[in-house]
Amino acid sequence: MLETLIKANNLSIKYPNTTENVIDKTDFEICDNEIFVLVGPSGCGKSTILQAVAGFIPADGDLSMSGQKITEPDWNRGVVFQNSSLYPWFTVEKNIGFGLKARGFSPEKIHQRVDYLLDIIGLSEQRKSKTFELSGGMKQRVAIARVLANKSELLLMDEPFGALDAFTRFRMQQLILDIWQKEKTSIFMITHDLNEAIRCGSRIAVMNNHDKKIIQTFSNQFQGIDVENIDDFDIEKKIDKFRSQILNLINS
Ligand SMILES: Nc1ncnc2c1ncn2[C@@H]1O[C@H](COP(=O)(O)OP(=O)(O)OP(=O)(O)O)[C@@H](O)[C@H]1O
Repeated sequence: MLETLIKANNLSIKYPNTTENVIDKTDFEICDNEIFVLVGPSGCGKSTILQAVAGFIPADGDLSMSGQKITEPDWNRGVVFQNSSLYPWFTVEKNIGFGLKARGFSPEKIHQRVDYLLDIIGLSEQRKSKTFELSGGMKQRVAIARVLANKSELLLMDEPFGALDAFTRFRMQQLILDIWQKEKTSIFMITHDLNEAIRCGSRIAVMNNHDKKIIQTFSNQFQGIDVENIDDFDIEKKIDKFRSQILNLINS
């Protein structure tokens, strides 16, 4: 049984300029060392939940990480957005090591960690490039490494591959699965793409357009499978069924 890392109980969220709750009394848990994927229609409140977990916006109800109430952003929860802004005038390696430098780590420690991460994201050769010289997929890899550099316990990713082409997106999904296994990190990821959810998620949580909460969470037996290229007819049928089940809930 995995341990609970994030626990949300009766969580409600309102923005200063909204009269009604955007999220209304939702409950969920994110376990240690899982990839928890949240799917749902546009505008249902996925990013709002992620931002509350990050500590960017306040929420009513209970929201805690390892038993400690979340009240503000923390190094322990690293965030990657769809278009994460890097420091364009810094090199790749400086971008990755920036947070560690700010936290006062020694140059040797920073070098060691940056080397390791450059290798994981496959950008060792580009370490001296400025980030404006990189492709979109490379930039997202740097953004992920920059967050990983901090050894955050939880990686929060809001549509991290939404702006990438299908091929790059596919490779990035594999990268996330590899990182997840190597770094033993926990991940909370939002995606619009059900195939991505099924490929990456340990569990998949679903929202619809009107309940303002997570309505169901599924364990996912297909994690790691390239769901778009299956040569086993039985598995393909099972995945189709699973996908339809999720889609019906999203549209419910
Ligand atoms: N800063 C804000 N102030 C007021 N309302 C907001 C703010 N951010 C989001 N909202 C509203 O909250 C609701 C949920 O938005 P949110 O961005 O969380 O949805 P989402 O499911 O992540 O959407 P998408 O998939 O399109 O990114 C929407 O009605 C949105 O208009």
